[in-house]
Amino acid sequence: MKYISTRGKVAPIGFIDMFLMGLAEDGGLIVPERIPTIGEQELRAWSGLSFQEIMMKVFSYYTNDEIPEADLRKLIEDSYAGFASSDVLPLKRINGSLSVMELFHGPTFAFKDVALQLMGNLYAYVAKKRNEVINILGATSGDTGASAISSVRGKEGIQICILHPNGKVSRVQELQMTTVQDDNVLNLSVNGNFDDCQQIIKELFADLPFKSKYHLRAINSINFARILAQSVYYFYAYTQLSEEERAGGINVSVPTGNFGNIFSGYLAKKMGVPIKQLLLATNENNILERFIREGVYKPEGFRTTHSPSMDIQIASNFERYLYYFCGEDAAEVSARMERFKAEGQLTFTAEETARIQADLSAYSVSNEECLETIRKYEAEHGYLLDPHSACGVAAYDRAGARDGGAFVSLATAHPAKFDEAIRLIGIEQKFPERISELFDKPQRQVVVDNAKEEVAARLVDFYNISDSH
Ligand SMILES: Cc1ncc(COP(=O)(O)O)c(C=O)c1O
Ligand SMILES: N[C@@H](CCOP(=O)(O)O)C(=O)O
Repeated sequence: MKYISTRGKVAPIGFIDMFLMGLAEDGGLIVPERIPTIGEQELRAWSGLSFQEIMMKVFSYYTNDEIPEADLRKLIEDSYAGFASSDVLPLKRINGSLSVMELFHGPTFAFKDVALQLMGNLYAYVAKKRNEVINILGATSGDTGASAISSVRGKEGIQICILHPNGKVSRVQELQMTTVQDDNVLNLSVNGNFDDCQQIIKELFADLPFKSKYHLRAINSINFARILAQSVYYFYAYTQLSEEERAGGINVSVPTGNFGNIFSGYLAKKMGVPIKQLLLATNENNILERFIREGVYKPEGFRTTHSPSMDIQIASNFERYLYYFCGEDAAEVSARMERFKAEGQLTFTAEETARIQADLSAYSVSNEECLETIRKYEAEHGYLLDPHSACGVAAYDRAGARDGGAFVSLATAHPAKFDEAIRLIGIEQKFPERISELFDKPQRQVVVDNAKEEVAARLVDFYNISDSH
């Protein structure tokens, strides 16, 4: 398997080079040269396998034996050994048609741990095997940062710098990132929003001499390895359902912001998971919903919501979807992305919009509906949703297909991470100990302006100081 760019100007590369490149060097996103398909019979045989075994199988289609089987197995086993649930991602039955797949039993209580625990271990592996310098640079609206830091803190040969929007992440998210005292971690708190943070890191990755000099590596979903690891929970969800429930295909509701969570599902479907409805759930930052419903991709005013991790306007993985939508025509993708840059929006014809709607459906959840959904599911089912997972369940309630087949809604975070919202409906929750203990710890972070130059200067200091250790 080789990897190429959605813009067509990166010579095909192997798995580890793809992992290290992160953002494609021509400004596009990396995709596999062809998506392998897994036949129905093989998929059926995966029923009853553990999440780790399914991950092993999916990855074997992509790694080209660049990682020997025994090493890959150990990386995967180590990555999920610390998850609080023995089945890693438990599936909870809520009612006759709805199940919730809990993706938040990793060390930082968010679904990001599913991919990032593995990526942290993979970076440590590559650092050692290939003697590569690993300087991770990432942007977060709260969860990716905490998860990525947790996956590499204190690891030899790796340094990590995370940009988060100052004052726009939850208290627990901020503490998870900034109470880490390891010297290989730098938290920059940017006076701006998540889109600003993401824009800065993308510009730094696009500065190829800077990227190469400082060995910048990506952990965000711009890195195809993230997407691939996330695709595995769609396979797992399918195998966890009974024959009867999954007959004719399953439906999945996916809280998404950067289009990473749902694009992973789109990839899983292309690989062969029988998914009928892939339902995209957003909050009031509803650019993706407008894209699917109206055929207009246009960022509008940024809004602060109860699900701050999805307060995103410019969705990274939109370009990966566009690539497949355009029949893998890199020239067409480049032209459309250039148009987007120049005009600040992309419009699709009615015929194109119908094609988009055949792939994805969408629902955007207002702040009020989000809280109401949390209240309702707690009262009626004794199940406490976090505000992001509540967007997924609200979308199922309002726009989920009811034509048979099981519905799985992805629960992407533990409610304790977003107590600000939970308190608004008068629910007092008990925090897991690993969260309560954060409140007594000292914090370390540097507040910076929303300026690429200032971030670059901080990075140079950080990487140089740590180099001399
Ligand atoms: C808790 C939570 N749910 C859902 C999402 C959406 O994921 P993505 O942006 O990768 O699609 C995020 C991050 O954006 C998140 O942190
Ligand atoms: N919600 C994310 C935003 C970044 O998305 P990513 O999937 O590209 O890492 C976060 O919590 O940081």
